[in-house]
Amino acid sequence: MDKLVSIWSKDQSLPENYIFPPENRPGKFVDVPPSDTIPVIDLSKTVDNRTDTIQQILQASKEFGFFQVINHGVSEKLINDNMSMFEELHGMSAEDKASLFSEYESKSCSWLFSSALIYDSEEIHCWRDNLKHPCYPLQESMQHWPQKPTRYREVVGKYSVEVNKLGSVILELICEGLGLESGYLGDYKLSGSALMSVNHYPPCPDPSLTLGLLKHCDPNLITILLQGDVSGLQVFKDGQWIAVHPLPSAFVVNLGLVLQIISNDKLRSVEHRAVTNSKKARTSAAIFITPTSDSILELAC
Ligand SMILES: O=C(O)CCC(=O)C(=O)O
Ligand SMILES: [Fe+2]
Repeated sequence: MDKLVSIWSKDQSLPENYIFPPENRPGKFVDVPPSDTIPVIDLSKTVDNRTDTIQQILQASKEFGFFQVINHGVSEKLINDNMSMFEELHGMSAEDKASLFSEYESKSCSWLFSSALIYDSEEIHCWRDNLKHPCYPLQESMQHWPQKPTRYREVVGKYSVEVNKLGSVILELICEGLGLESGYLGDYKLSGSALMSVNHYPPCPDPSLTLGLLKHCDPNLITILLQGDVSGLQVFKDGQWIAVHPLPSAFVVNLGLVLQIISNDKLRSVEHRAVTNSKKARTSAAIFITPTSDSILELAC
């Protein structure tokens, strides 16, 4: 249980095995002001002007590999209920979290509650706890989800359906923008599975020395992230880190390496990381839309 940061971190100084080497530390860049340069795309305008929405998505995908979507059709209530559920999950008692943790350790389930997949082999750990489980196809996935908090399956089940639908809509728009036949990206193999990843970054005694998540590109097709109202996501653009401004009820969308590869580098998968802060816990939830493991990737355009 000493692997779950939330269990022991309160009122502690930063342990040495959470201090990153100088080249990986955020240092003074932990506090870059939130940027409004990452495009915000209003999906309700797709109805009247599909071509314009497609252009905006493609432009953002080429320039930043990131954009935010608003008026996307997922209700504010469902989003708020889910954020509360994710916070409740990570806020459970040490005892309840210990039972989730050891269920995974016994390898009897298809989900994972931990700080990292490779905790035992990494020298320095990230300042986060994380729950991961498949969330598409729903029926096959849900029966293996944690049973605590009690309404987790019901609430997160509805959310997974809606967000995976939104993912298909965005993939269809990208598909059209790339001149691919309809359904190319949304076909059952390329977007045939999805993984829910719920991050929790407890308040950190020294955010300049550590990270919630190291810089990385997502290896999937596309990611749809709910980042709540606490800033922490940073994107690497033109040699600098820029913070993605939290917008209420928006989703942050970023392109994974699969899209960069099949679009022959027309679209970009861009490095990003999560920084921590000393005052507030931050919770974020990503849905990674992922090809099934037997997909064969090829240049599509
Ligand atoms: O917590 C965040 O904002 C970033 C999450 C992320 O990049 C990921 O889970 O791949
Ligand atoms: Fe990511």
